[in-house]
Amino acid sequence: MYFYGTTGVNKNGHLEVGGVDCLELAKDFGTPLYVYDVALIRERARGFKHAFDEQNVKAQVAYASKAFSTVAMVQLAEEEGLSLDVVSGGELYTALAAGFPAERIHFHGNNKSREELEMALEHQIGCIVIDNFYEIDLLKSICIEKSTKVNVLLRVTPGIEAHTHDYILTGQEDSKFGFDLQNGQVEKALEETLPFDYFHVLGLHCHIGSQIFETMGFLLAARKIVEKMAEWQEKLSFESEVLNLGGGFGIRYTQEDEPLLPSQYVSEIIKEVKHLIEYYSLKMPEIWIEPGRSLVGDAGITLYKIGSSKDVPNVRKYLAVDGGMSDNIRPALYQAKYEAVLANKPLARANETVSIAGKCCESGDMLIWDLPLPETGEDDLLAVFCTGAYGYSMANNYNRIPRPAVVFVENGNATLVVKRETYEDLIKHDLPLK
Ligand SMILES: Cc1ncc(COP(=O)(O)O)c(C=O)c1O
Ligand SMILES: N[C@@H](CCCC[NH3+])C(=O)O
Repeated sequence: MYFYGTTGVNKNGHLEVGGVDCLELAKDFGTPLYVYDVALIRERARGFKHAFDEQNVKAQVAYASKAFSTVAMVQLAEEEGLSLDVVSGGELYTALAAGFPAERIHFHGNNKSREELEMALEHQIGCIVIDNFYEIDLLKSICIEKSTKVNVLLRVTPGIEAHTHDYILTGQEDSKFGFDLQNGQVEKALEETLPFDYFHVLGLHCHIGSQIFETMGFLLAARKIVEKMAEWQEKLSFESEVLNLGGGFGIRYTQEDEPLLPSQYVSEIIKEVKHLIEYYSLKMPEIWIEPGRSLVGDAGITLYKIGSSKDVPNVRKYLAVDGGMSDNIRPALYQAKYEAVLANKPLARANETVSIAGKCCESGDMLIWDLPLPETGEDDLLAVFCTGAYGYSMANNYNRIPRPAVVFVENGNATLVVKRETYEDLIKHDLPLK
């Protein structure tokens, strides 16, 4: 079994993380429970930042908060000197409520509303990543109305297909995101934004997909964009101060996954950009990246209590846990794979392969199809690894199941950072018929 960060087995033979026994966590905070290894998040953040510092490149590492957005997480990102990518009024609100410096917030999204854009302008956030022509017009009208200047990036769709799951491809031509590079949309967008007095066009952005294990996609995207930057410098006198290459750096969910280290992704990207910039005799732009999953994914563990079981003779044995697609929709949505152990006996030898089912009223509510486990009983505690990204953030109340609590662990201390939802919470916005 591969243990991440501070996760290991303590003297009681139990799984521990951040110096805290997982059985204690389950006892104190209940299950299902999202547990985050804070030291590992810090290590990942520093890994990305140091990689830029080492190469003496001006950079911003913006945490893509969609992966896991809560007040405490945003504060941790701030402590680590990250910038922040938000993609909705709700994520922006969370960031501001957490006291995150507005000038380091970047606002994404393919359909930002007038209210969301006004909110961003009112708080003078760092920049808005304009996604489409509709948004150019909308943002112009707001800037005029409020006589406010704003920094913008243009989101470019470079036509790169990263090797990843089909559902999460975003850099290919047929995408709902961004201005297409091939068919002249980016140039048209530059022509519409550069002369507008209230816009400061900082540069260009692209994001080619998620859970990517190779650097080739990033390098190709950089090549395509820098080549155009040279053309636009000549033609439009546009000098891109920022080149944002997005997020998407892969992590290790199972033994089959072989991600690179943050420093490896970053150093290859920098090498390529430096080479291209030199080749086209351009000024080196700041390089921005937006890791989400790779900052928080493997730092998260979900603890579940095992309940019912069902044998389908000669087919499989189902073991059901007290959560499921309501707290982790990724297996149902992307056939995502996870590994898990029994937190109360992580080193016990597996003697059967079981299928971990959730408790939602949906046949597809499965967390792990084939998991080798030792003999299990009712009081066993299942720890599913690598649930830190897009678990809590995509959690839902299907079947009116309350969302789990979230706990941060570090140096032997556990801190509750999101309370468990209650049944009262579930109906708090419901209004009676009369
Ligand atoms: C624009 C943008 N930036 C950053 C991210 C973060 O991606 P990941 O969590 O894979 O690093 C995403 C999500 O895929 C995104 O759409
Ligand atoms: N939510 C997805 C990835 C999409 C990232 C946002 N563009 C996941 O769980 O893998």
